[in-house]
Amino acid sequence: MREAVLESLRSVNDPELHRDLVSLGMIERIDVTPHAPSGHAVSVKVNLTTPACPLKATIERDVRAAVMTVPGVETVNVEFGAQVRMPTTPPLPGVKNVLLVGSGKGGVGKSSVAVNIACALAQSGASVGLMDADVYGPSVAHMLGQGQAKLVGNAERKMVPIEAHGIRFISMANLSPAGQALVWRGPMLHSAIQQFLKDAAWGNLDYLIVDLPPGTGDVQLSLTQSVQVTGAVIVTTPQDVALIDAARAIDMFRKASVPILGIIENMSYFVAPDTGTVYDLFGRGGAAKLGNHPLLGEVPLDPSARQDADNGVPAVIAHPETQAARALIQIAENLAGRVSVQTLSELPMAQLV
Ligand SMILES: Nc1ncnc2c1ncn2[C@@H]1O[C@H](COP(=O)(O)OP(=O)(O)OP(=O)(O)O)[C@@H](O)[C@H]1O
Repeated sequence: MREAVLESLRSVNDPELHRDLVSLGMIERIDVTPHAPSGHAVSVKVNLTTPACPLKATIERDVRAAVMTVPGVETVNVEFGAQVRMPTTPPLPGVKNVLLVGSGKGGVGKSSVAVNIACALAQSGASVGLMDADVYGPSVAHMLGQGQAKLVGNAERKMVPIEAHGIRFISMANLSPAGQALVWRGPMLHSAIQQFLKDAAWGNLDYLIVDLPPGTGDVQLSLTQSVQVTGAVIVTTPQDVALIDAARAIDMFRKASVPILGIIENMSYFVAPDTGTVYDLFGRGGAAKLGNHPLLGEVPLDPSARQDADNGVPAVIAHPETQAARALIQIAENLAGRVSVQTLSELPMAQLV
């Protein structure tokens, strides 16, 4: 019976990875117990490639349907676990995936998106780090309510990331006195980035999210040259002036051989709270003009999301029911799905099972 169930699961494909769950090594356990009067109760544990899997419900439905086709099966119970896969060589010891969040222009909401995605992934059960590489305008610490915290070293003289809202983060804001400008040249920036990446006690992470400065400068170059990143996401607003710069950022990543995992359109639209009327303030849907890259989602302009950021509690935690927060949670799931696709497409078959 167990073999027949396993065989039936070979017909169930992961909808994003387009491969069957068995050959992807996603079936962790099959239990078969007698079920009165004459059949069997089957319990299947599926190990997803990310706890933030956006297609869990589809997989559950398909597994249930496939196992029910096996003669003698009366009930099916589907359990889920998750283990984020690692590329052939981890980018940093203990870190499975480094994800860059970039933008062409400043002020498009890149840091807010990075912070909210990080917290949403952590809430799904993943271990998440956030590195604020936006050295000229570090806002991550403030958005996480840790603007006054100070980074300290451990016994091995490594920086200890600060914990907040379920994630670990490091920001220049927690090193330099508030309000002071950083006047650094390329080589100094490079060494700061190296320290944040390699001289920090990140521990074990499924995802290390890096909030880049806007544009296409030294920090981006330094990062793509010093660590094997899984991919980058680009945050843009819908208007042409932002899209032109976003296209430049995409081109930079292409030249550095960094895969684009998707585009996030922020401030896509505004829903009037009194009437519910939707206003496309900056012309919605511009991100689709950026070529053949997946659109991970559209986040509305929402004053409460701005307020949450200023209060130091990201919208996905403070007000998860708002449209903006729901969009950000969905984006985090879509991104986690893209990361799985990217990682698994590079792994040799033998490492999957
Ligand atoms: N969807 C949104 N709705 C309302 N306010 C938003 C939204 N996204 C971002 N903001 C607000 O816009 C401001 C700029 O956002 P943020 O700092 O994230 O942008 P950025 O692109 O990282 O900027 P910079 O490039 O200067 O670092 C912040 O006050 C933030 O709270």
